[in-house]
Amino acid sequence: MSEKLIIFDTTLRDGEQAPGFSMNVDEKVKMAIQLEKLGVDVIEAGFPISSPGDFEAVKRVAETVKNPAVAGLCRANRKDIEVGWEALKEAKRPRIHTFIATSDIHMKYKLKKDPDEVIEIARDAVKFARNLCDDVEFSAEDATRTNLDFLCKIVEVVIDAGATTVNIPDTVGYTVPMEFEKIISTLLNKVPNIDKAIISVHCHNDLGLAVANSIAAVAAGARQVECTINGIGERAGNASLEEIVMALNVRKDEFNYVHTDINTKEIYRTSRLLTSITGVDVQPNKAIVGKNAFAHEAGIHQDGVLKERTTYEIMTPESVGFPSNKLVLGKHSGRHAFMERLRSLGYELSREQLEIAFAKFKELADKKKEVYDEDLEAIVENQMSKVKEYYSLENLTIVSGVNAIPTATVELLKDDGNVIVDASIGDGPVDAAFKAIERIAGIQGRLKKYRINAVTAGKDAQGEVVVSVEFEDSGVEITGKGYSTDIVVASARAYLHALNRYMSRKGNKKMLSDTV
Ligand SMILES: CC(=O)SCCNC(=O)CCNC(=O)[C@H](O)C(C)(C)COP(=O)(O)OP(=O)(O)OC[C@H]1O[C@@H](n2cnc3c(N)ncnc32)[C@H](O)[C@@H]1OP(=O)(O)O
Ligand SMILES: CC(C)C(=O)C(=O)O
Repeated sequence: MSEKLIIFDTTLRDGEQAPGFSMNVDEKVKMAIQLEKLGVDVIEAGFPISSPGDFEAVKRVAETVKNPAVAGLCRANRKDIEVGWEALKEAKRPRIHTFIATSDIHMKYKLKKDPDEVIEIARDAVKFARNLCDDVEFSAEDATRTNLDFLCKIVEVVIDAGATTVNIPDTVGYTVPMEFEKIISTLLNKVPNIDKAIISVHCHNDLGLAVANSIAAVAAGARQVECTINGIGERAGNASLEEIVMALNVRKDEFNYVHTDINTKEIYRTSRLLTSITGVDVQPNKAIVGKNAFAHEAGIHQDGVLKERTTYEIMTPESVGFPSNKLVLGKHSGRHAFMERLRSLGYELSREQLEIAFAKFKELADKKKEVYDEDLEAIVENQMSKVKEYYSLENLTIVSGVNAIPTATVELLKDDGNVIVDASIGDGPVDAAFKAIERIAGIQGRLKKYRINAVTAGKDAQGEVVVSVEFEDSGVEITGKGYSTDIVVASARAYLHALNRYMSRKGNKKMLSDTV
């Protein structure tokens, strides 16, 4: 039969202990409301004695949420516990969480107490807490570096004193899955009153093993895991809630003996709320919630996903509330994904057009990290509105800067196959480029309008330049468009586009008058 695995979220306590992650009262309340929607069982809202703000935050969270238990952390002393209870007592389901370190290093150097004293402090704290509250959790800080017999002893004592949950923290992220599984099994097998409490684990990620260790503990019989959204927390962070929950979910075949009540569809929203509050984004490759968690750029993967999603996706983005999977077009993409994206943008290209557009796309992808839809539109539109290319841009070199005379050297390929080079100075690099083009073509133009847009986002955005030029005092303004990640190149292309259109028109007129 499947047993409930209690999800204890400590984003608002251990999570905010990391530099740059502290939250004010309103932010904690906002997060707590979302954590309730996510379906966590316990929200550890703070450490009430640590500051008046944290006291207030725990109190407000306690008064606000209805379903989850609300916990507050307290050292193993009466003052901390009294203050903690003051903050928690209005909660529908209050939990006092008290702790003391049990490893030799911590007892000797930090607490300066011998093991027997620590046992008595723990016993007294739990008894005192239990007189105030029915739900008391005890944590043996640095449990994974604690002598195992001593750990068994203190666990027995605190359960006897009334602890309803006993937490076994891997405080410094030191343990490994096989060892942690043994620690939990030993406690379950050796502590005589262990059936009177729930065994919990709280893993840190110093060796990147927090999630693996938590899951190993679940396999051994732990029935509460402490974790945080996005894995935030002290140093390298805590075990990430979304990773634990989705590992158990995706691998139900392996974990059919436990279930959680997490509404996985709220995971992404919760993660985003946290990053918007703290201002700290998750890394793009973060499992489950990172920007790339459901993105595919490699052509072979994209082809696979287009044919059958499960070839490269073990869960759907929708299952965690992620907007959708994404075939990111970049230099590793292939024709299948390229064609599919063009189709979704409403373009149906012939095979020949597709090959040309694909070549242009690869050229652009070599320069840009990601090719956006607007880039594709630019490529296709450029190609579709094709006019005869009397001149095309082969090379453009610009000299400009402070105290430099803007100079452009332009190399144009003529439709007869000749390459012509000329240079010009100008008021700026764009003007110099236009003048050099005019010198080569032998056609004067007057720039009437010039507009530049970033058609895509980011520092590597493609620029779209639109020009309107009157050539040879014809009284007609001809527009031209050019695209490039370099705005001077985009400008030169736009100017050439307008020039070619003008020459096409002139040629057509000539042909017409010749035939009349
Ligand atoms: C593994 C963890 O994540 S534990 C939680 C860690 N989180 C925090 O520390 C954040 C909140 N902390 C704070 O705001 C402050 O540290 C306070 C308010 C709790 C205490 O501040 P101060 O009284 O100035 O003490 P300070 O933090 O400098 O030192 C801690 C004291 O608590 C003692 N102590 C540490 N843990 C415990 C414990 N679990 N039970 C009892 N005493 C403890 C230390 O031995 C030290 O005592 P000493 O002053 O007799 O040497
Ligand atoms: C107080 C306990 C649970 C803790 O945060 C730790 O040991 O890391």
